[in-house]
Amino acid sequence: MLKVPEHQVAGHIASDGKLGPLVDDQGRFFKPLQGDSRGEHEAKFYESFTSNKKVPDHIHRYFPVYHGTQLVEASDGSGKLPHLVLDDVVSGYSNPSVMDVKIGSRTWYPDVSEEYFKKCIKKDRQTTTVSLGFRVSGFKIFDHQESSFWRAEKKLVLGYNADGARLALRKFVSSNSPADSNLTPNCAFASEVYGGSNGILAQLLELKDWFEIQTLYHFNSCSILMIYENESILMKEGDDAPAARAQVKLVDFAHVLDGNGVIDHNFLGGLCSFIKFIKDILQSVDKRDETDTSLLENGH
Ligand SMILES: O=P(O)(O)O[C@@H]1[C@@H](OP(=O)(O)O)[C@H](OP(=O)(O)O)[C@H](O)[C@H](OP(=O)(O)O)[C@H]1OP(=O)(O)O
Ligand SMILES: Nc1ncnc2c1ncn2[C@@H]1O[C@H](COP(=O)(O)OP(=O)(O)O)[C@@H](O)[C@H]1O
Repeated sequence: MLKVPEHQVAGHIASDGKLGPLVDDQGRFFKPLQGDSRGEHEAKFYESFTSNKKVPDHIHRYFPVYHGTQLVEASDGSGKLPHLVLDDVVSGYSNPSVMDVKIGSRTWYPDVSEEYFKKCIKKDRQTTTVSLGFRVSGFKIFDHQESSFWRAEKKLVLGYNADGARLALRKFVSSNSPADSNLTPNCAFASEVYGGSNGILAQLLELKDWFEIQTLYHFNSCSILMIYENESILMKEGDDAPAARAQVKLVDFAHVLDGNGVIDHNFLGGLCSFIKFIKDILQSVDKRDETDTSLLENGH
């Protein structure tokens, strides 16, 4: 039995009889092929990418595994429709915190219709896409104090300026109540989630190394999903305990173009800018920890 994904944070959502993705209980994510030939385009990308020997294995792991397309009962009640069958990248988590960040300083690309171009550029200017080279599209955090999920309101997220985006990235890794907008995010999970040899920053840097040389694809309007589990950090005891399991995945390939031997500078630039924001948060946390230690050592 397919159901509406509990942890989807952006994009077209299958609620109120609308067309959107579905999940099964075996860890599969079914994304309906979108109209305007976008769906076919995304399926073609997955087929090309999956079999592309020029893409190194350590890069493949940043993409959901693709299992072809399948006709399944669509969420809008319109009968059986073709869906992309992907690994559900959050299925291994019990209470994942998830953020979708759309990368690039533009979401339009050559040869789109005038109408689509206008729609994209309007949204790119209204959000941080143009100014920062990325925009937060949506996120949810598991609030362990309330034992429930807190979801950022879409309208507010799309209205973030640079400070709003920075605050959201801090909030995403904080343990104090996300619902209270008066609280300064404490970044309690920053070192475990963003930092460390397997953390988000290390994964983003690995992706950046590839984007600095890859000329196979141009990832227009594509998102980085960040996923982690905060409960496991809080319960951690000893080295064998489960860690945050922070993961970066790329999603949404409906607008990917052939790279034609040219660097994807739109994605690469946005990725570098995003990395800088994550680095700054880590630095501010390190500085705070150093100050706390020296205060303790000086008997305060
Ligand atoms: O439909 P909208 O206006 O909500 O726009 C969708 C975007 O929602 P947003 O409001 O930016 O969060 C949506 O963005 P997110 O996935 O939510 O970041 C997509 O850009 C979607 O286009 P596509 O599925 O990638 O082709 C966008 O859909 P299209 O309008 O391009 O079909
Ligand atoms: N393979 C996946 N596994 C789990 N969740 C996913 C997967 N792909 C997408 N999602 C969720 O769905 C959202 C929208 O995905 P996306 O491919 O961008 O759809 P759209 O084309 O409608 O914008 C993402 O923000 C994420 O929360």
